[in-house]
Amino acid sequence: MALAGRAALRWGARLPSPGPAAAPLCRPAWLPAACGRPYSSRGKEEIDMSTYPVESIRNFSIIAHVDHGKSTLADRLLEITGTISKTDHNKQVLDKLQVERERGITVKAQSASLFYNHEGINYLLSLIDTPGHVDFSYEVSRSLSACQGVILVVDANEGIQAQTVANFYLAFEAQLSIIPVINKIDLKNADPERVEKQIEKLFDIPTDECIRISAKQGTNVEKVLQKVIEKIPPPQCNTADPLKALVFDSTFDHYRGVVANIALFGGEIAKGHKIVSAHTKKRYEVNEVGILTPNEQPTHKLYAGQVGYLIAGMKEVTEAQIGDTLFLYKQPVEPLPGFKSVKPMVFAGMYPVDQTEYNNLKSALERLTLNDSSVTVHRDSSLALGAGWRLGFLGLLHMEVFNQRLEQEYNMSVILTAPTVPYKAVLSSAKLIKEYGKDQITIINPAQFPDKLSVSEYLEPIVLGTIVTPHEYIGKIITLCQDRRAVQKDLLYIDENRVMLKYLFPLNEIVVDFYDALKSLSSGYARDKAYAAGKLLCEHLKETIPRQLFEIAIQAAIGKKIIARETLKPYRKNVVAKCYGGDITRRMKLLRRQAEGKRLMRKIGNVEVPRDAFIRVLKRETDK
Ligand SMILES: Nc1nc2c(ncn2[C@@H]2O[C@H](COP(=O)(O)OP(=O)(O)OP(=O)(O)O)[C@@H](O)[C@H]2O)c(=O)[nH]1
Repeated sequence: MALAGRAALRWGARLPSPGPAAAPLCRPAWLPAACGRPYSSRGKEEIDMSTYPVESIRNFSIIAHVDHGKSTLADRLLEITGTISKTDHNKQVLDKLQVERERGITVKAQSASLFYNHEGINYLLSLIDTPGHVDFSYEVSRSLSACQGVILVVDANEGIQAQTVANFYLAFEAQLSIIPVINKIDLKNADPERVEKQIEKLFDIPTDECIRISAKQGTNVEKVLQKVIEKIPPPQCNTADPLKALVFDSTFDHYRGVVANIALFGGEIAKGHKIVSAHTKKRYEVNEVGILTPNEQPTHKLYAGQVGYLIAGMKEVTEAQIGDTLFLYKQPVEPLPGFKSVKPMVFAGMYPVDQTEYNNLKSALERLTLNDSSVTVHRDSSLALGAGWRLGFLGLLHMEVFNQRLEQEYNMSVILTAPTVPYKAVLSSAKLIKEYGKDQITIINPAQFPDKLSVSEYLEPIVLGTIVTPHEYIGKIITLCQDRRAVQKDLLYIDENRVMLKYLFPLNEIVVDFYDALKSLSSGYARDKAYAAGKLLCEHLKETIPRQLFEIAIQAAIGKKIIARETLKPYRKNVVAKCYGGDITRRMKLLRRQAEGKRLMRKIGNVEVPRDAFIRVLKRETDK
């Protein structure tokens, strides 16, 4: 069973018709093909990229639901093409980040150039392995802008899942060629026939177009490569045109600055070229260009239709906008449409554990947000936690992964506050309307909620979610969705025992723990739940916050009204342990002094809240 949320946020009360998931604004227009460089095989030292004309180029992404085997298929493709040597240790080679290896998921799209000889012709294949989890679907849509086709992988046992549908539509709307591949046919419970029928029913792709493979064992993987060459068209562009390069991704290297992943929609680029960013109008000199095999391999030049990387001395995070167009100095071109900016769905406060680390954390945040530009950052401060930021993420997993990367890649220790969703308030107070200069404001910080009396209406974000489930669970799932105030939009049998449900969900109802609840099919909880939820939160925080030397009051409040309270008892040092028998006044004095000490400590004491306590608390683990 799986859930996928549409990335497009909508606001309660007024619901426009469903829009596409976070997709590029539109496909960059390709220029007419005209290239005639001769073919040649791959050189041993430096690869001469001029020997790969557009006709010999295929740019494609691998897309799928979580865990259906994208990265494993990428491993086999890298091996077959000799990009990496064949060993038993090649496991998700393109998942390079520590967080990806530890969690076994792809977080960041990764590209690699493969060289493949088919029927005597040398082809240059640019492959992009994409993440499967819905929180990272903006990575998929960006990757697709550099491609003309996709391999859509579906697990032969699980069949079509929610993210299969979402990713299919991303590729379909971008008018890309789609090669359906049914993976894991080696599994005992594999039923490729059933999955082929699902693909035909939902995507209108004839069953005989599906390729049955085992990425793990390598079965039929070569057929996939042949299909890529036959079915995916080469890019349509021209090296004789002026340079037009799309920055579709970028990473930050501590030593060399920004490394931008680029797709050339025209012209050529080489070391020493003077280039201009269409976004910032700043000028740079190119230090290095190259391809990823899958590590950076410098080349003399890159040509129209090719996908590679570029280093040009960009040092500031703001200089390498994803979606930017680069052109040659004094040869301006019409910029490519770029990408729709992604809207964060979940907000949380982030503070350094130690305020003296503020500047270090600031610079770590700047660098990490360059690698992950979907995170929004606003300065914020809290009485209890000091100066910090309010960060916007695309989902809870995204938030956890970002936090883990800060820790692992930048050695930062942070406090993350409870995740919340944005709200809008339609103001009724003339004074506030004047103050804000508008009658509707977006609130990303619960502490900034305007007074109820100054607001005529609150709007909450609504998302369109897709659930794919075996039919025996439908009843329970419908109950769960209703309990979360969801409105059913569609119910479709994708085969005799699998159902696809579509619901409009208030984001707040699903953002933290819906997926867990869906998996365990617990029936949720009552409607008016503020008091119960407040009590539960306090109880849970009491369990997660370590006891201190002084008493701590844990309170849940709505505005100024306290609705629940728990007391965390202090550790008590036995100050009278050394008074053997005797003098009562001496004992009383020691106890009085201890009480006074604790009173003072309560005033100045810092409570260390474990970083993940909020998330654990909000997952409402106790109500299962
Ligand atoms: N039996 C079997 N297992 C496979 C096959 N392909 C992949 N797997 C396993 O499925 C799991 C997920 O594979 P990945 O390649 O990481 O899947 P993914 O789609 O890249 O995952 P995300 O990037 O997190 O969405 C791993 O444990 C693989 O070993 C296959 O053909 N047969």
